[in-house]
Amino acid sequence: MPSQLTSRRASALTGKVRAPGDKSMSHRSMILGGIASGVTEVEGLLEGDDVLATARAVEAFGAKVERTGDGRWRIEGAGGFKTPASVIDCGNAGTGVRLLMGAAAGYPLTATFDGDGSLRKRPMKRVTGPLADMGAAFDWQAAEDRLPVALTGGTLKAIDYVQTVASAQVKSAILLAGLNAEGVTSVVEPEKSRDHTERMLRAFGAEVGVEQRGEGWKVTLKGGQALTGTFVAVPGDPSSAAFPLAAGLIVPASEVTVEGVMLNPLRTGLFDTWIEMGADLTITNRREAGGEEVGDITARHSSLKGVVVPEDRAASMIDEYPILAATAAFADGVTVMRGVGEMRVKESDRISLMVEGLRACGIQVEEEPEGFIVTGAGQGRSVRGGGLVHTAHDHRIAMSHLVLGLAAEQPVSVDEPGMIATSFPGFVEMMNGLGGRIV
Ligand SMILES: O=C(O)C1=C[C@@H](OP(=O)(O)O)[C@@H](O)[C@H](O)C1
Ligand SMILES: C=C(OP(=O)(O)O)C(=O)O
Repeated sequence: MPSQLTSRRASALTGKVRAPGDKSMSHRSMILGGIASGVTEVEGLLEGDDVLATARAVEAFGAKVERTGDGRWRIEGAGGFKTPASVIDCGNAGTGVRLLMGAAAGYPLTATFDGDGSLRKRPMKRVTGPLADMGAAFDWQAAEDRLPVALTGGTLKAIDYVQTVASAQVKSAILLAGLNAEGVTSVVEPEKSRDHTERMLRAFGAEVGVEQRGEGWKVTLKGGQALTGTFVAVPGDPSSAAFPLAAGLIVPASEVTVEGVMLNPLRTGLFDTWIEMGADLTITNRREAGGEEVGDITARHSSLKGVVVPEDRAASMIDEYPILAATAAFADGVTVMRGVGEMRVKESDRISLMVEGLRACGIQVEEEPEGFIVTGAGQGRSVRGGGLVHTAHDHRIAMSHLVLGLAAEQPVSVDEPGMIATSFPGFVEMMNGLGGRIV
């Protein structure tokens, strides 16, 4: 990968592509396969750097992990995790490290978790706090709340945990620890976050309860349940599909179809928002695959209008606000994105980097503590582009601006494009195969 990538105005993007495997489900298939007894076969695994780091971690914890074909992996679970021989390096992956800490906490082991420069800046107490309440011990190696951290796991007791912000990573870490805790573990969320852990735990033979609790939701899991290896078919990642679909919406005369996209309603907030903006987005061939609804999504060039995104939709599209903001730059009127303070603790401070990057491309953006507002250029008016965008090692900041550049007047460049491989290794080839101009 070169040290910069530049995208140039394209005439039209057309064609059919297949979304890469879902990142959330890929991490979970490795982790559950690793702690289960017996063999887990995975098909459609995302072979991105984040998931490969999780695969190496699961191996270090004692499972046998083998790549048997394109996206096909075989995991021979050890029926639990053992003390690894070296530091568990989770690379850039928040999902990887937080779920692995939860999974490891209930076994008698010690392990040190670390990650790259971006992951070392992200808060970990949101997970280590409840895990410590369950009985695990954490020793911060450099600074409190930050990696690297040493975990000592062992006998845990169940907790009832109430989240103030809906986070699937926190919920998942607590549930995975709850597998080896005495009693019934519960997690209450103010809004439902993605439920892949709950669904996959059931596929591995565990019982998980879900009930509405006032405004929110309560997930319960009884400790002492064993997992049995199974077959996991990973559907296409809606968060990745968003990029070619966005290009289809903003590049004149385009028609792009992404096949096999997971349509779990806890992941499709972006598509609902685009439809409210007037996007010509159609879903066909709805079917079931791997325990999830999937479909083929077609995006045609559209006249978009600005909208106010409902704040309670945030959990279902938290990783999609950067690409939503890029498409909002072409809409008529303002798009208001609020209640998204969590964006500031992802691979980068995504609010501040999107504001900086869009401004560098001539777009009017207002920053708020927990949100941002994009004023679109409007129909018949062009977006200038022309910026060199600083991505701070963030794949979604890079991809969002490269898509924007395909429809802007002047080329848009991004630094550190190598990070795109964390979630979407074939991004540049896919976009150029559709008619994009990214080099
Ligand atoms: O559980 C998961 O797979 C994920 C949950 C989300 O994070 P939070 O739980 O921190 O919201 C999301 O941003 C991340 O990309 C993947
Ligand atoms: C936030 C993301 O991932 P993670 O938290 O796993 O690093 C993402 O992929 O946008």
